Amino acid sequence: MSNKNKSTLHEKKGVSQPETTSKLSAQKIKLNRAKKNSVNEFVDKILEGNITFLSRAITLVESTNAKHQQKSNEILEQCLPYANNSVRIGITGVPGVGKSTFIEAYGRHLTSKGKKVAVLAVDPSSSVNKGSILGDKTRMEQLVTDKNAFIRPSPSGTSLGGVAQKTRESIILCEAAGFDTILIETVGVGQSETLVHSMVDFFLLLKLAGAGDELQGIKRGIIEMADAIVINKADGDNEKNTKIAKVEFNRALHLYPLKESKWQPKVLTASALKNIGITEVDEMIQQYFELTKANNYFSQKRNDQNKYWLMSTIERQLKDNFYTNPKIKLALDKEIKNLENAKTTPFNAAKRLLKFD
Ligand SMILES: Nc1nc2c(ncn2[C@@H]2O[C@H](COP(=O)(O)OP(=O)(O)OP(=O)(O)O)[C@@H](O)[C@H]2O)c(=O)[nH]1
Repeated sequence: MSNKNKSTLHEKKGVSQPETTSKLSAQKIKLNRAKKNSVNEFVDKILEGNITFLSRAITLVESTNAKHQQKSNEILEQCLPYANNSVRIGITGVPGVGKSTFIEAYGRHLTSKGKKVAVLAVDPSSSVNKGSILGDKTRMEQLVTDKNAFIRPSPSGTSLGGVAQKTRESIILCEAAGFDTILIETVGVGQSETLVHSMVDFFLLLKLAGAGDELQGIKRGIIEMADAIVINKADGDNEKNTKIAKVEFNRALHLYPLKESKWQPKVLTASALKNIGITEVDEMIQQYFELTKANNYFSQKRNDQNKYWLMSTIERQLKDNFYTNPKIKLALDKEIKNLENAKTTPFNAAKRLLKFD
């Protein structure tokens, strides 16, 4: 924590000569700017739970500017010791399943219990269209005005891996700012679920009841990752179908061996729109945390996730460095020509390129 160096300029306010005054105000502006920009100031404010500074720090995290990245790295390192006191919940499901409506209902349930909830997103399309999920915050009308909630749309990035890294770093900042429950929304349409799964403690899959075809089109991988399936829109005419779907999903989940967490994934039904079943979902999630904290799986999983992110960041960085090196680009073009002319094998070409400096 920084020692806030309160300016003594106020004490000198009585100075009357214009030259000295302008010198002083220039000094004051400089001092203010330095203060505004200082890493310690950021850290102090974040730890106080100041949302403006939290948002600004996340903006630094998301920036591609090298100076901003340097600063955000320093802020992150200082915030890290204060950042482990939360639960991280991933929420996925196909577009239209009701993720935003569910997060609004669940988030409000949590804040009514005195929790502080941060909502982040990982959106595979955000590198293309600057973020869509959570982009429109008005979809969470009530949560967005809740003083115990913080909603941040998906960062945009050059790759999904980059977006995921930024989200992971934002989680740390939110936790340091006192948010004890982090909800991470992602669209259930591709690799993003795997990435979100590797940054959360609990992974929730939202589903809709279909007409007898519950298990069709469901990716085996997602079912395997899910700690719970919540069948949403269990209201009105849909209620009967929901009951059938629940039996089907339960059967499907029981086909998998018991997870390392020793948690048997559950199937619940809810209506996010009508606020039905949300308490039950919360109770189930709390049971999961009780179990996995007692059997140490919770901390073991976080350690494993850290290792995974270390390795995947190294891989990504090595790859980026390699392919953006202009000398390597030239050598690569040459080797491709050699391949086309049958002058070398892919393996020998790769060996030469990897030794290239
Ligand atoms: N009947 C009913 N409708 C719901 C329920 N939950 C959400 N909806 C409606 O379903 C539509 C989609 O809801 P969203 O919350 O925007 O769904 P989403 O999964 O966030 O959608 P994307 O942002 O496109 O991924 C909206 O019209 C909601 O009002 C529910 O429990 N019951």
